[in-house]
Parts: sequence; C-alpha cells; structure tokens
Amino acid sequence: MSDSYHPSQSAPNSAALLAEAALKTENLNVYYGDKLAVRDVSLIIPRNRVVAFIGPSGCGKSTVLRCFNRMNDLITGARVEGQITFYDVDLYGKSVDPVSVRRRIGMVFQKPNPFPKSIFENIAFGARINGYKGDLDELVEQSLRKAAIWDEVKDKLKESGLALSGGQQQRLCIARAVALSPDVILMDEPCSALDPISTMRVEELIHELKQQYTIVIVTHNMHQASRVSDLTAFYNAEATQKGNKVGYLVEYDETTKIFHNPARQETQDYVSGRFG
Ligand SMILES: Nc1ncnc2c1ncn2[C@@H]1O[C@H](COP(=O)(O)OP(=O)(O)OP(=O)(O)O)[C@@H](O)[C@H]1O
Repeated sequence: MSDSYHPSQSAPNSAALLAEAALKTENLNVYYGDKLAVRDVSLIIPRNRVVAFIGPSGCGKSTVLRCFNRMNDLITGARVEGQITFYDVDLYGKSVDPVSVRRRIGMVFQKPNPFPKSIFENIAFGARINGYKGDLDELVEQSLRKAAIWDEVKDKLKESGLALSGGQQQRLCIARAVALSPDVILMDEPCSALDPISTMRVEELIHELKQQYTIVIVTHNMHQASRVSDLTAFYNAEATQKGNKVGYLVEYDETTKIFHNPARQETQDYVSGRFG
C-alpha cells in the first residue's frame, strides 16, 4: 500500500457529515477486466449535501460515481469489490434490481443527451414507462420548474428538446432526472460542455436542488467544486509495479477545509495548481 494512503482521512468527522448517510462505500475496489482502476475507497455521502469529486484525469472519479447507480454494470468486464450501501441497503445485493437503483439514483452526463423527442416527452416518457399514474402535465411543469427552465420552454413544449441551447438541454436533462423523483442525482462534469452563463445557471440550480436531493458531482473545475459543494473528495492516481495507474482517495472533508487547509500535502499541491 502506498505511503500516500491514509484511511483515517477518507472519513471526515465534520459538521457537514452530521446528516444521515445516503450512500456509503467501504473498501471499494473497481476493476476493468483484471486491471484495478480504483482502490480502497471508503466514504460517506450525507443526505441533502452536495459532494464534489476532484482529482487529475484517470484517478477514478467517474468510475466511483458510476458505481453509485450501477452504471458500471453496463460496461463489459467492470467489477466491484467491497461494499456500497444506499440507506443501509447493499446496493449490489442479489435481490436488488439495477433498473430500480437507477430510478432512485439518477444521473446527468457530461454531454447533454435529451431524447430526440419533444420537450414535454423528454419528461413524460420516463414517467409513463415507469407507470406514473398522476397528472403528466403537472409532472412536466413541476420538473421543468425545479430545473429552472420552465419559463424558457413553457410556450414550446411540443418542440424538440434537441432544438434547445446546450445549457438549456442540460437543464432539461436535469428536469428529466428530477421527474423520476430520485433520492440522489449524480452529475458527471455536467458543465464541461457549457458556456459560463449556462454553467452559472446549472450551479445555481444545484444549490436549489440540494434542499431536496443528495448530489454527487464530478468536476475538473476547482472553482466550481468550491462554489457548489459542501464536501469534497480529492482522488489521485499512482503507478503500480505493472505500470498501470490506480486511483485512490487521498482526502475527503468539508470543501472549505480541502481548499484552504487540507491535511495532505498532495491535496494542497493539487488545489493550488502545482500539478494535475
Ligand atoms: N469503460 C472502461 N473500460 C476500461 N477502463 C476504463 C473504463 N472507464 C475508465 N477506465 C479506466 O479506469 C481508470 C479511471 O478512469 P475514470 O474515467 O474513472 O477516471 P476520471 O478520474 O473520471 O478521469 P477523467 O477526469 O479524465 O474523466 C482509468 O485508468 C481509465 O482508463
């Protein structure tokens, strides 16, 4: 085990953690084929908090994020060891249906990916196939309002979601995730394809959404991590003897601590831009 790994620092004992644990990983290892991609991640994602994952490219941020809603199940050869619990239920337990996991733990991707359908159908479609029995008009309006895009689209609900700007498309995708009433929303670099104004809108939206949802966001933008998150997990990667790189969690704590007074020198080096 590397000198840089200190398990005690992967579980902060801070005020931000006083909320109930929504997600918890214990000694999580993720492999692609026989290659270990991330090792020994233990952390708690508290309910109704925003947690940012930061770190250099390839350190496993997206890999860990995808474990939270079993998206890695869809990648041939991907394998998880250790435990992930979602409100104390083993997320990888034999009786757990990955599709229902993804309903409760939604995901927004780097590139906005609306369905090639109307704005209305982008929201209504998922609800309908999930057997939603309520008023679809109401659901569409409420979801678009929660994603702060209702005013911009309310007069063109029949138009294609693909005709919206990139920033609007991303908020539409957030509305689509919200419409399924998830507990957690995972966001994998949700602003990296957006201009600064759209980015600001999405960041404001994250602030609003955390009243109701738990959010985990992967971001390369450290200003964004410091603006939007309550807690930050810093990952790094190191070369193994075989010459592969393996990611690990260096430090996890309140965002202000990670950015202004981290416990580890490698965190300090990264947040001050000295590497990565
Ligand atoms: N589908 C896949 N198949 C095989 N290996 C993968 C796959 N996805 C990721 N990896 C490997 O797992 C490791 C971690 O990748 P991951 O994308 O999780 O890192 P990341 O920190 O999110 O990187 P980035 O910031 O560049 O998105 C890398 O070595 C990567 O090559």
